[in-house]
Amino acid sequence: MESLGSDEAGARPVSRSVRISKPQFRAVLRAADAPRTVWSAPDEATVVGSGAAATVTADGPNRFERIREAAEALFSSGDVHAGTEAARPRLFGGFAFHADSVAGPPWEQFPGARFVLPRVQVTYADNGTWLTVTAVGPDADPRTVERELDRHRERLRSLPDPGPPADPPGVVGRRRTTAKGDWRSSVNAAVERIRAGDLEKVVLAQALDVDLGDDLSVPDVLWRLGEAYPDCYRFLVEPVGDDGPQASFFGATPERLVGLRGRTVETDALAGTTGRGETPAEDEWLANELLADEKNVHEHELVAETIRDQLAPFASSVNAGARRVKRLATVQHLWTPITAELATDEHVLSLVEALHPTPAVGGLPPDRALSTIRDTEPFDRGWYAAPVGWVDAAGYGSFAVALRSAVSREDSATLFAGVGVVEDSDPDREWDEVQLKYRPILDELERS
Ligand SMILES: C=C(O[C@@H]1C=C(C(=O)O)C=C[C@H]1O)C(=O)O
Repeated sequence: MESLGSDEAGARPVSRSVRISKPQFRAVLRAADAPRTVWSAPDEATVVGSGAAATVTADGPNRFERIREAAEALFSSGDVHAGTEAARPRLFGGFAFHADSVAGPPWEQFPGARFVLPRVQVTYADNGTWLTVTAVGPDADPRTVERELDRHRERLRSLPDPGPPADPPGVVGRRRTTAKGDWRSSVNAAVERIRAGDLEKVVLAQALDVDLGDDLSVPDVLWRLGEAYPDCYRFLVEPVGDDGPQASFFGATPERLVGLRGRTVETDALAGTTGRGETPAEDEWLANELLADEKNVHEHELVAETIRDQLAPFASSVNAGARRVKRLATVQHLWTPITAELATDEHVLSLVEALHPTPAVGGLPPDRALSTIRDTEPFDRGWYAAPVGWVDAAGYGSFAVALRSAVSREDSATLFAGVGVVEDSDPDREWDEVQLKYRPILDELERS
């Protein structure tokens, strides 16, 4: 099925911004209206969005193109005074992993693609903090927007102090989607197909449902993730649905899918994983072992080569940096930063479509890997491992791969994590790696 839903596409955004004194991130997010948006990336301004001036949605295999068309229509004309580039109106959102996502639990509120132009946006940039108000449709006139800007500026000045962040809610129940025996059989079956030459690599994931002792404070979790994972991409997506409590999809992912500005493209090959050591010396030893490990290097190179090939049709040059290790609080990954110069102007969503899913989260060959994932995983990935990010009026944008993530509702959450399976994969080691990749989110939920 394919559909395009847009309440205001084609209507003209009116947007005004003003520099404000810096309010606390947690206080702003707590006071935000649904749908709330967070985007925070290394070397980018952090954005907290409140409400929606416009929403665009799409389903099906053409969801990337549909969103691109809707974004172009929305941004085709406008009355925008941003004051600074970081405060300009942008659409924030993401996509489902599979073209035919079924949106079963816990993904009922998540269509194939959904982007929001926040009504009120607080932007923490290098040159200060900015408040932006944007309207689209009947109330999109400059006087109304300016009055609203004044009102919100006052409101932000007198936000209540959020106090110390809440303790994690505690995990009182957990259910795995995949029992260990089933996991072993699935990984062994994938390894056999790889040995038979039917597949090169497939990324298999698990989901973990947890019951929480208390309602989850999403603002506190996102703030803490920022402290623990400063080099990661933090995101929060909250579609407004009619069916039951508000769902929140959030995470802190180390993996950039694509950044586009002008004709310069930046992306990452990130695949191949080991743990953290107890001491700096042990960390170094683990990192060196990872860099020398044939299985992990093979798994990684499949990703780096594919990304280079996927970018080649668009690019006048593609450059891969040296393979290195990205060290995070809970794991270490093999990492190759890749840059490209485009031969012609492109919209970031064309690159998102070309790159998703990279073999870091899908596999090779892509079609066979995707059908293996569909046939093997007893749950829908929903938006897990799919692109999340933003796009602006120029068609520039920044997208990450939604890993180290969970979808929560009040006092429950579902976590997702996966691993690349190649010829030498051992099911028990891959199982352990999945558990390690739950840690960033689980650490925010469990009481120590
Ligand atoms: C699939 C995940 O991570 C991906 C798989 C990796 C691997 O197999 O080594 C490493 C980083 C990510 O590209 C996840 O975190 O869920």
